Amino acid sequence: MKQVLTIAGSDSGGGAGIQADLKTMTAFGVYGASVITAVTAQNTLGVQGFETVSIDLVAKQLDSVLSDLKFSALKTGMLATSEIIEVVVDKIKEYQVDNLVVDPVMVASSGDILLAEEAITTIKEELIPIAKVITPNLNEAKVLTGRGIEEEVSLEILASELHKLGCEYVLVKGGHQSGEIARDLLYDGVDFIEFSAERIDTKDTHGTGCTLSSAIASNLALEYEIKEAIQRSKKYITEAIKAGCKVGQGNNPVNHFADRKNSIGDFSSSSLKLNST
Ligand SMILES: Nc1ncnc2c1ncn2[C@@H]1O[C@H](COP(=O)(O)OP(=O)(O)OP(=O)(O)O)[C@@H](O)[C@H]1O
Ligand SMILES: Cc1ncc(CO)c(N)n1
Repeated sequence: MKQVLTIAGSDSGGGAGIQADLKTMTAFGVYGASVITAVTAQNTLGVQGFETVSIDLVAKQLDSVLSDLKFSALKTGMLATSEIIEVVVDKIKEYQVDNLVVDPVMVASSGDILLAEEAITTIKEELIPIAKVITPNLNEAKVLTGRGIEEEVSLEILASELHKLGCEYVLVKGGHQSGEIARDLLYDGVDFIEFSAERIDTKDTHGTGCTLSSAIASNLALEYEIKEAIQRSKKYITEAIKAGCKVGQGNNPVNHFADRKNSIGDFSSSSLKLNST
């Protein structure tokens, strides 16, 4: 079984972060392991608080999994501080893991800040250059290119400027744009490739970014080339948003059972032989 690692924060509400990542990996049939960088107290209404995990314990988690399991891909999500980014970069280099998907998480969908401001430079200078693909949303792409959030700029310009930071591919997500189409743009340094799907009219998009980046990492691990990996992930996220998961009172998460017949799978008695005593 292919193995994929997520290095990210925990979302107690289960909709984003590590929890979304592991659910997505399971849905794609890969084995998911996790290194937790921060623990958030979070639900569908927002982030009520968070604490980062000590650098020592982040390093220990990385050594534990990287020295034992064999990862075909990994993704990073919430990294919170420069110090955490630095230890993550060191360990990825030390253990030479390929297929790094960087989701440069800065702010939760609720608007709560998840990354220290000074860490933006560390992401740009140390993490992005070792990434196969980075997956910023519109605002993250603007921040990473030194722009203000209000500035009008095309996905094309953002993608080409970000590519200069040294990653192999840039996928700028247009989820937060308006219009009938949810359009994401991939740039490889030469060509732009569009991934478009119908925009679903919903506020329940908690965890969309985490889910998309984990789906891409899973599909890279399954040896799909980048365009196919993104195409499959875009289909997954679109269906997962459409199906939704009405679990809380705020912005609800996506549904990882979207393409299953029912939400508990086939555990009917006819498919199981039970020994009664
Ligand atoms: N309402 C929507 N309908 C269809 N697709 C959407 C919608 N909102 C987001 N997407 C898609 O979901 C994926 C994630 O994009 P988005 O821009 O929401 O990421 P994000 O802001 O990083 O997510 P998060 O809110 O988890 O931080 C993209 O493929 C985007 O096009
Ligand atoms: C832990 C965590 N990571 C990422 C996001 C971005 O959606 C979030 N809300 N929470």
